[in-house]
Formats: sequence, C-alpha cells, structure tokens
Amino acid sequence: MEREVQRVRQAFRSGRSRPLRFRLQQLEALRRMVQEREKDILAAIGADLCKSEFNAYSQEVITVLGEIDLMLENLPEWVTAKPVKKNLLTMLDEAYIQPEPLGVVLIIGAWNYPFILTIQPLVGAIAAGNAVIIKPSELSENTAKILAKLLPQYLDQDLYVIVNGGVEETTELLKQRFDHILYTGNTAVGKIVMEAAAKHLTPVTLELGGKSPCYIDKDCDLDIVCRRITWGKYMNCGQTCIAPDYILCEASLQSQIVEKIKETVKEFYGENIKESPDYERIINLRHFKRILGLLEGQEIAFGGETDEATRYIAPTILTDVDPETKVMQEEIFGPVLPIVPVKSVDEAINFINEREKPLALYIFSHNSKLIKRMIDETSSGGVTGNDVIMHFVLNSLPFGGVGSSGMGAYHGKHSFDTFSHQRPCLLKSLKREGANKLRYPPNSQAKVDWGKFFMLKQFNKGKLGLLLLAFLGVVAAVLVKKYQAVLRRKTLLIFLVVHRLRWSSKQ
Ligand SMILES: NC(=O)c1ccc[n+]([C@@H]2O[C@H](COP(=O)([O-])OP(=O)(O)OC[C@H]3O[C@@H](n4cnc5c(N)ncnc54)[C@H](O)[C@@H]3O)[C@@H](O)[C@H]2O)c1
Ligand SMILES: CCCCCCCCCCCCCCCC=O
Repeated sequence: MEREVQRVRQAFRSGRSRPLRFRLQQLEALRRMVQEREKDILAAIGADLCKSEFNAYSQEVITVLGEIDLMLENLPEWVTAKPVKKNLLTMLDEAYIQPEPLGVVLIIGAWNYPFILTIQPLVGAIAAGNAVIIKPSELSENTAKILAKLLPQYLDQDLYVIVNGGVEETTELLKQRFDHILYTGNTAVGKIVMEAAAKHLTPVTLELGGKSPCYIDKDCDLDIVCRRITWGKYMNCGQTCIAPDYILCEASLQSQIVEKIKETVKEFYGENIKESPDYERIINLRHFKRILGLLEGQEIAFGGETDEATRYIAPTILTDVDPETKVMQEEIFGPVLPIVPVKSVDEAINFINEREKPLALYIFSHNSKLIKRMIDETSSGGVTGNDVIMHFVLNSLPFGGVGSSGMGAYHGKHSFDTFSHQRPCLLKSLKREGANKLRYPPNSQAKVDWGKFFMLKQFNKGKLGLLLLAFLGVVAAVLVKKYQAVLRRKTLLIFLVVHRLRWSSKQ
C-alpha cells in the first residue's frame, strides 16, 4: 500500500495534474467513461442493490453527469486567482488568493449509492488538481469491480488509482499520509478515519449518517406530503443517508398518514411490491437481520412482510413509537418508518435538539414562518422544506453533516473548495524601501501613529475620497510627466501626508 501511495504522490509531484487543460481533459474523459460504459455501470449498481436501470441512472448517474458539466463550465473561472481588497500599506502591491491543489486525496466510498458516492467526490478532487486514491465499499462489490476496470481505461493511471478491499486494506491505507481524506459511511468508522488522519494532521471531510427527522404540521396537504415522504423513505429500500428516518406529528394525524402512505405505496410499487422493478433489496444478511431486530416489540401499522432469501423488507410504518425503543436509538437505514407523536411544534423542536445533530431535517407545512422557525431553532446538516432528499441534488448547496452527522461538505463549487487550499499571495516590489522603515526598529510613538494610519484606516472610496483621488491623480500625472520618477514618489508622499492629516484630525 505504501508503494501505491508513493507512486500516486510521485505522479502528483510531476505537476501534471495542475494545468487547467489537463483537469478539463480528465473530466471530459470521465464523462466519456460514464456515457460509453453506461450499461456496464448500471448493471453493476443493479447487481449490488437489485436496482432497475432507470433507478440507477436517475439516482446516481444524472447527478454525476451534471457535476462534471458544472465543473467543465466553471473551472476556468474557479482556478483563476482572485484579487483581494488592499489597505494603504499594500496599495501598490499585488494581493490575491490563488486556489491550489492539496496533493494526494483519499476517497472512501459507501455501498448504498456506490457510484455517486465515489465518483462525485472524485470529480471535485480532479477539478481542484489533486491526485486521488479511491476506495469503494467492498459491500457493493460489483460497482467496486467495474470502477477498478473502467477508471484506468479513461483516466491517468498514475494520478487516479483505485484500491479495492475491505477493512484490512482500508486500515492499511489509512496508515499512509494523505493531504485530505473524504470518507462516507457510518459514524463509528468515521471516528477511526479521523483518528488515523490526525496522526498525519490530515484534514478530513466526514460524510456520516444519523436519524433525520421529518416534522409534519397540521397545516399542510397530507396527500402531497405523504407522496413525497413515500418516495424519499422507500427509495433504495430506505438505504439512503438522508432518508426521512422518522416522523414527528400530532397523534391525530397518524392514522391519516398511514392510510395515505399505504395508498401511495400501492400507486408506486403496485399490488405486489416484490415484483416491482422500482423496489430494491437490503444489501446483505447482516443489515437485513439488523433491521428486523428494530421491529421487535413495535406496533406495525402497515407492511412488516419480509423474505430472508431475497433480503426483502416491505415498506413498513410503525405508529405510537416510544422514543426509548431500539428503532429510535439508531439510524434505521431500511424501509421502516416510525411515527412518534408530539403535542406541538415546540415539543418537536425539543425532541430534535435533545438528540445528536441529524444529517437532514424535513419540515412540512403551509406555514412558511413555522418552517423558518424550526430552521432557526434546530441544527442539521441540511434542510428541505416541504419535500425530502432534494437538497442533495442542487449542487449549488454544500452537502454535508454537522456534529455527529459529519464535518465539511462537497458538491459543485463546494467540492472544488474542499479539495483546494486557498493560498493567500502578497507580491511586493523590492523598491519603496523608505516606507518599510516604519516597521523596522527602533520603534517610536511617531511610527506607531503612522502604523495606525496605514493599517487601520480603511481606504474609503466614497464620493469625497474619489474626488480627492481624481484631483490628486491629475496633479500627479502632470507632475510625473514633467519630473518623472523623482516626483512620482513625492506625489505619493504628499497624497499620504494629506490623507494622514485628515485622518489624524478625525481621531
Ligand atoms: N453523509 C453521506 O453522504 C452518507 C452517504 C451514504 C451513507 N452514509 C452513512 O453511512 C452509513 C452506511 O454506510 P456503511 O458505514 O454501512 O458503509 P460501508 O460498510 O460501505 O463503509 C464505508 C466505508 O468504510 C470502510 N470501512 C468499513 N469498516 C472500516 C474500518 N473498520 N476501518 C476502516 N474503514 C472501514 C469500508 O470499506 C467502506 O469503504 C449510514 O450511517 C449512512 O447514513 C452517509
Ligand atoms: C428522473 C427524475 C430524476 C429525479 C432525480 C432524483 C434524484 C435522487 C437522488 C438521490 C440520491 C441520494 C443520494 C444520497 C446519498 C446518501 O445516501
């Protein structure tokens, strides 16, 4: 593993990942890979999660293609140095922020959306000019295999390397030094990743999970609310990091919610859900048994049918759920939807705030003030009001968690920033040494006063300031033309003295 990482680091040191043209060319190659090998990619995702081609394409591929297009369109602007405001002390210097690649990035992906959760971070890391090691999840083995086959056919083979394997390989990888790690997966492993990264002072982006609450206000259109929740909860058989984990609502709404979700499930997946090409399966037996364990002792209001051989769990709703029971203690990550009755929005807010900060929060109401109030009085990685999941898809929004649901964020420009160092650059001339005497010893009250003037005075471009500047500019131009270099310095001095006198008189 050490040699593999060394090889990637050497490729990064060659500098070839940095030029804009190279980055664009690699991103275009990645887009070509997705387009030309679409069938293989969809088949692999399908084999891992029992997912239809349509679902694999709309849930994983569209967003990746959109992300690549966004980068191709905006990268020329994003890589450009951005000039910054200057003060009097630096007004003749060049000051700007130059984004630079971090170096070698490690991306550790999860199995539940095995394509998008590795490729979308990869797009950002390439765009920012890094070399990358990608470690897909071993649980989604078909997608891991197809990525290992395809990526080297399209991308630079030394800069972008895929390492497949399980805990042992990942543990070995994590011993190596990286310049950034983006990990997606559960919170317990997130801590392992962060501990390993700390040994090298490597910054991390942790895309973790949690229990994302969904509050339904009395004042809403329950038909529409239940359609949207049914879509987001049972998509990918509930194995979505930002799926609504549980519902908070007044007790009186429960039976209507159950009825409406039941109707929608029938509309979406038909009479025989097992036959529906749109309904996925649980990834493995361990997770299947874990989810069944969460149902123990619960009142099942809808669903509950299971089939171990195919790892099928029907869309399920639990009502009157006691917050102390197991299903409310851990992230469900399966098609089970508990409803916890609350008496008011205040109780819902307290309920959310007494628990770990979730990855997502969903609020349904006609009352936009109530939605804003819940946003103001709670914390979560992200929020969608009157819908679920969709904040993930808008790549102008940063995607990430807060507290135990993660740290850092990516998507779109936020990915570019995550994988870049914003390097501050101040370029001075070796001339004008006179002005520097101010900061050289010996110090004095006069120097401190001048220092205050130069450092604290904001260069106000108000009307008066501009007029004065224009006037001085004309005077300076005339004088400079006449006496060239000597007077150029004197004019600047006069300008500064006038300014300083005005400033001092205001103090
Ligand atoms: N925030 C997000 O974007 C996001 C997306 C998907 C999933 N998730 C969260 O991830 C969780 C489900 O994923 P998972 O954790 O089951 O995925 P997983 O089992 O695929 O693990 C994720 C990655 O961690 C690696 N890994 C596992 N154990 C490890 C160990 N002991 N040491 C080092 N590396 C190890 C795996 O090889 C894999 O690449 C849920 O909590 C879900 O909410 C979050
Ligand atoms: C055909 C219409 C397109 C609809 C787009 C809907 C996209 C849903 C994307 C869901 C991706 C969720 C990824 C969540 C990652 C965490 O698990």
